[in-house]
This record gives sequence, C-alpha cells and structure tokens, in this order.
Amino acid sequence: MRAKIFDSTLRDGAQAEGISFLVGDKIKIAKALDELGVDFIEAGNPGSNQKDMEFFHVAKGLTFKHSKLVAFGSTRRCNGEASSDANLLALLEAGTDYVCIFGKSWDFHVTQIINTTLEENLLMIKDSIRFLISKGKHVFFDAEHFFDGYKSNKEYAIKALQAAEEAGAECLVLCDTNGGTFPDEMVEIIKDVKKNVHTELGIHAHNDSGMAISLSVLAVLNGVTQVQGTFLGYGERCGNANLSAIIANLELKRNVKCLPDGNIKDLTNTARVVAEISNFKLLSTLPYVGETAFAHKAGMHVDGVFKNSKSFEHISPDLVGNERKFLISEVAGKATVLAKIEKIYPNVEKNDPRLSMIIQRIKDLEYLGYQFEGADASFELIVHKTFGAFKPFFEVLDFKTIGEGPSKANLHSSAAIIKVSVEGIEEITAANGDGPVDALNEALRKAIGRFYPILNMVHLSDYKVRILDGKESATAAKTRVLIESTDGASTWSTVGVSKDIIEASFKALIDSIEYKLFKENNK
Ligand SMILES: CC(=O)SCCNC(=O)CCNC(=O)[C@H](O)C(C)(C)COP(=O)(O)OP(=O)(O)OC[C@H]1O[C@@H](n2cnc3c(N)ncnc32)[C@H](O)[C@@H]1OP(=O)(O)O
Ligand SMILES: CC(=O)C(=O)O
Repeated sequence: MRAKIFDSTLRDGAQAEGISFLVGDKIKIAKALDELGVDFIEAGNPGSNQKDMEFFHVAKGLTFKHSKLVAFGSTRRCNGEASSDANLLALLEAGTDYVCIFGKSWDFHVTQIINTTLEENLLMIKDSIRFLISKGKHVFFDAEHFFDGYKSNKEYAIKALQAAEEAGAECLVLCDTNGGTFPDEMVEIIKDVKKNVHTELGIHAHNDSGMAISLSVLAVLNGVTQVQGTFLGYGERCGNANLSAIIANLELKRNVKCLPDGNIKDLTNTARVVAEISNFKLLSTLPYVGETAFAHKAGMHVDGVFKNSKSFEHISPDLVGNERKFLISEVAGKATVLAKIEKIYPNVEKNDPRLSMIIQRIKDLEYLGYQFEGADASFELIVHKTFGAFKPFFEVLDFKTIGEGPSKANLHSSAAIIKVSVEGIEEITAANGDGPVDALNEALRKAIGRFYPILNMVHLSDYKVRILDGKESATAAKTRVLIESTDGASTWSTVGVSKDIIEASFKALIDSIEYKLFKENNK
C-alpha cells in the first residue's frame, strides 16, 4: 500500500501564530522536504501576498528531485468570472503544474460566510477547476469543512465533491477544517463518500481535538490515498496533522509506503531542520522525532531498556534517525548509572557497591535542589570522585566579591578577590567583571591560569538561574545555577545550588573547570 504525502508547512503552517517565513526560509524547507521525499509541497498562496508569489517566481529556477510544488488558493469569487478572478490568475502566474483550490462544502458556510446560494457555490467550484485544467494544471480540490458539512447537509456536501469530480479534479480532499471530528464518525462518512464519488480521496485534518494524527492514519486505512498535513503539526489554532508522526505510523506500523526506500531514517533530521528554520524549538515530546521521544528517566525503565529495548520502546529510535537517552536523577537506579558510565567505566558490574554510593549522592543532592539530567559534567565528576580517579587540581581557600551600584556605562560594576592553593602554592588574585559572577570567574582563572594554561580556551556559553522555593522564602530562596561551558570543540554542563546566587554560580563554575582539567589530564 502507498500513501501520497502532501506537506503544507509552507502554506497552512504559515497560518500558525508565531510563523513568518522569509522566501529564503521557504526554499530551505522545501529543499529539506524534497530531500526527504514527500510527494507534494504546498508552498504558498500566491494570491495572498507578495512573499508567496516571489517564492514561486524563484522556485521556477530550482530543481526538485522528488517533490512537486503546489500553489494554493480559493475558488473564484461569487458571481464573478473564473477567467478574470485575481486569485485564479495568481495561481496561473505561480507557474506550478499542480494547484490545490479550496471550496465550500458546508451549506452554512455558503449561505452565511460567502453569502451566496448553494447553486452558485457549486458553479464556483466547477468553473474554477475547469478554468485551471484548461490552462494545463493538475487540480486538487480541498473540500473545506467537509465533515461538518456532511453532518449538516449530507446531500449538499456530497454534491460539492461531485461538482469537483465532474469538473476534473484529480483528488478530492476531505477537510476537517475546524478539527472537531472524531475518528469513528470520520470512518463512517468516508465509507459513504466512496459510494458517491470515484475520484482519489485525500484527508486534511486539524488538531483542535487532538485527533489529527489518528484521523489521518485511519483515513488511509480506509482507502484515502493523499495525506495533507504539516511536517511538525504547525498550523492555525492547535495546528494541522503532524506528518512526521503520520509517516512513521503508516510506514512502521501499517506497512504503508510514504517515502522513497530508506528515507524514513532522515525523519528526525528533517524535523530538526524544519523547526530550526521556522524559528521554533523542536517540541521535545513530539512522537518519533522529539528529543525526549526515546529518553528514559525512571530507574526501572532504564533497567528494562538495558536488558531489552523493546521493554519500554515502541520502536527502535534509529529507525527514524533518533537516539536513545538515559537521564540521571533522583528517580534513577543502578542500571541508569551503569548506562551512563558504560563508555568511561565499561567493566563495572551492577552489584558494584560504588553504584549505590553514586545513586545515593545524586538522590541526596537532588533533595537539596540539584538537578542532574541537564548537568552531565557534574554527574561525571561525582562518578570519578566515587571511583577514586579524581585528584583535586586546586583548592579555593577564600573569595570575596564587591558590587557597585548604580553601574556606570562602560565600567565594570563588580570586583572579586580570590585565594587559591595549587599543589601547596598559594595565589591571591583580583579581577573586575560585569557582575560578581563574571568577576569571580575572571579572578579564579587568573589565579590558576598560570598552572593550567589550557583554561584560556574555556568560556561560558550559557548561564541559567532557577529560583527553587521563591514563593515561600522570597529573597532567601534557594537558587539553582546551570552553566554550559565550551572549549570550542566540545560543550559540557554543570550545576550548583545555594541560598546565595553567587555561591551557587561558583559551585557550578568550579565543577566546569574541574571537569575540563580532569578530561585534559585523562586523554
Ligand atoms: C481553511 C483554510 O485555511 S482556507 C485558506 C485561508 N487562508 C487565508 O485566508 C490566508 C490568505 N488570505 C488572504 O491573504 C486574504 O484573505 C485574501 C487576499 C485571500 C482575501 O482578502 P480580502 O479580499 O481582503 O477578503 P477577506 O480576507 O476580508 O475575506 C475573505 C473573502 O474571501 C471569500 N471567500 C472565502 N472562501 C472562499 C472560497 N472558497 N471561494 C471564494 N471566495 C471565498 C469571502 O466570502 C470573503 O469575501 P467578501 O469580502 O466578499 O465577503
Ligand atoms: C483547506 C484548509 O486548509 C482547511 O480546510 O483546513
């Protein structure tokens, strides 16, 4: 069995709050979808705005390996001529071989929204399709609000489909425009539609009831061949059917081909590219492609996966190009620690008492407010310390920070003084900084920098602060600081907790520096 994938990220996805594609963005996303091998890319509505029209002009000079570009628009306006309708003429100017036009199939919309007669709407559908076909286009017909229309006036909704069929549309797409349809009622409606029309059918579902993926998959299993949606579910209100999940469900669970052979492995990478260009963080819990889709945190789950991955995974992550992750936390057990350290201490057995010591230390610290799932380097230090592999590189004997306010433009607002001991040699240094943490960071590096010049390459790339019990303790609340550091080649994250934000930051900073020095010494 085969389903044709029709991606509308660049058209219906652009109707989502927060999205505004540039022409260049659209080209990059279209190229990524083409690489993946979707059949159709609905790339915009040329009658709507200059950007969409410009995309189609630029696209005339581009080659696509697999996908066909589709221009989208509405049927002609009421009581007008198709041959002079601005929207239909814009569809021609777009220059694509395929066009998709939407028309009304709900009687209520015809009489109350476009304010015309039921007969005129059927003529609008027929005229528009015939006109586009006479200009050499392949035409798909989106029957807007089809399921609501069917429930309101079944005969009329079917007549709208028949009008499109009679005019020569190549696919009749049943749209759940308002996203309120349930899968069971949809299946019954599709069965009836198939008795009344004989053209290929499509499904276009919105996610207002959280059903869009189910609707799309079930529609295919009931004989629909074209699946419209957006790659990550972006779209008006609650979004469109999420194609990345639909493709994986159909290919991996129901043996329905959607992509060229082998390309399903590129699903996760395509999702990351589409999210990045859309300027959204990829939702981590997205099925199949999200960053946490195969992340295991509960100790018993990690133990199960370690023994046999199918115990807590519905598919193997590599089938869709994703990765398994184990998260260390207070709900972890020994299996989690083993999974995390198997590359650095490969021969450790589950009954090794040091694993219990590590777990206890993590649970104690998380009780105090630490969080290790985002601080792998701090966790690794605990492991090395417990295994006796870590020898301290320096000792901080004392530090002081001095803040100045109000801060003056172009002048450092803080200073720090620090006293450290390295192999018995004491060193006192002072430094300025933009704020006390920055000053402390500078002073510490100055103090130990002459012993460990490698630290010149290290700098902080991210700094996150979370107040842990702000409501109860106000300004005396505990603070958790997460620091991300980099040496240009790799990045690592560390954590510190204290009632004092400077001390919490300093703890995370010390972990960061100790981690780098340990790694350097154990290459
Ligand atoms: C379910 C969907 O997602 S369908 C796609 C919806 N997408 C969009 O609306 C985005 C693009 N839209 C636009 O850029 C603008 O709405 C335009 C350029 C198309 C039209 O702008 P305007 O002429 O200012 O009209 P406006 O947006 O205020 O109203 C929509 C008009 O389209 C008409 N219309 C709506 N659906 C259809 C249809 N299927 N066929 C013909 N006309 C239609 C309405 O009757 C209304 O016309 P009226 O002003 O004569 O009553
Ligand atoms: C056509 C369309 O986008 C819809 O009916 O939702």
